[in-house]
Amino acid sequence: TSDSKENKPDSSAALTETSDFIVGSREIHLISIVDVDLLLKLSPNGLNNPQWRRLYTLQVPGHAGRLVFGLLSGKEVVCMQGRFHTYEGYPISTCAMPVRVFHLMGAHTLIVTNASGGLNPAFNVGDIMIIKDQLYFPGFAGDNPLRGINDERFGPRFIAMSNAYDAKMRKLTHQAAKELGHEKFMREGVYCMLGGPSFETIAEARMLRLLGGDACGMSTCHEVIVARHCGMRVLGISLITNMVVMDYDEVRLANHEEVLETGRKRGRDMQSLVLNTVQQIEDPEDDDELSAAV
Ligand SMILES: O=P(O)(O)O[C@H]1O[C@H](CO)[C@@H](O)[C@H]1O
Ligand code: HPA
Repeated sequence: TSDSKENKPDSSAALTETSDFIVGSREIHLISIVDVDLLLKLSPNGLNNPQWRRLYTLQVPGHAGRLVFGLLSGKEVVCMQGRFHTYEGYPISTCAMPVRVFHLMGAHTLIVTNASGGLNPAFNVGDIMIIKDQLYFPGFAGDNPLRGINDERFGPRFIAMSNAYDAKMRKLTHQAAKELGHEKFMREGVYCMLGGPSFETIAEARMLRLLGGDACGMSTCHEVIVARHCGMRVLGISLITNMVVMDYDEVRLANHEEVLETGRKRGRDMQSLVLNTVQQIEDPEDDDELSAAV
């Protein structure tokens, strides 16, 4: 990114964006800032070839493209600021690849955040939705990050997804929100992932709502599938950055600027929610219930 303020090297800056994902790790003792090139070098897919590396750069405005190591509420974390999307042209398994890298680094918990459009009419712009479940539309067409030969070192061929979003982590997040006085804009619901980059038509949006979706976006679900495959515990938090247009009389149009603007306005609240939640997380080994869920 060209914005020098965005490049400010502290771990809290890593949390002010809406499109980060944050992974708790036990084994990283390093507090430093590196760029996304390190991630690519660590990739098992050989993305460290300089020619490939040029192709694999984050291309979404507002996504900083940084990998940040540090301590969050006293816990060792690695934060990825910005992510790969399929609409940038990458295979879905490549988009989810950083999750496997974090797993190899020793991370046991994935906290994934995103920006989404609200489908549930009870929601408002600026609400924060704890993700309870997902509708992974690329998966219906066979585009699953686990497609292909299964590498048993990461996990089994077939995995359950009925417990994808950890119930205890969701409860912790609600508690953290309550402590912060965030209840009035906290929600829980089902996140739908579409391929993008075009936003939904009105007919598509209505279908998503009919199918039980509360919010929709163009990311996250494939990352969660890969995290569950390798036994990571998952918490998903979605910021409702805009309300999806559901009516033919509506003149308002979906746009990325509104998404970024709401992200800026609610950035601090998202940050404090994640910080408070991380503070309360226990290592899975210390907690029978959590270990069982992994
Ligand atoms: O899901 P994240 O990466 O937060 O970004 C969301 O915002 C962008 C659209 O404005 C899309 O990339 C959508 O998925
Ligand atoms: N639709 C799809 N993706 C999104 C939206 C939306 O309305 N808002 C943020 N990401």
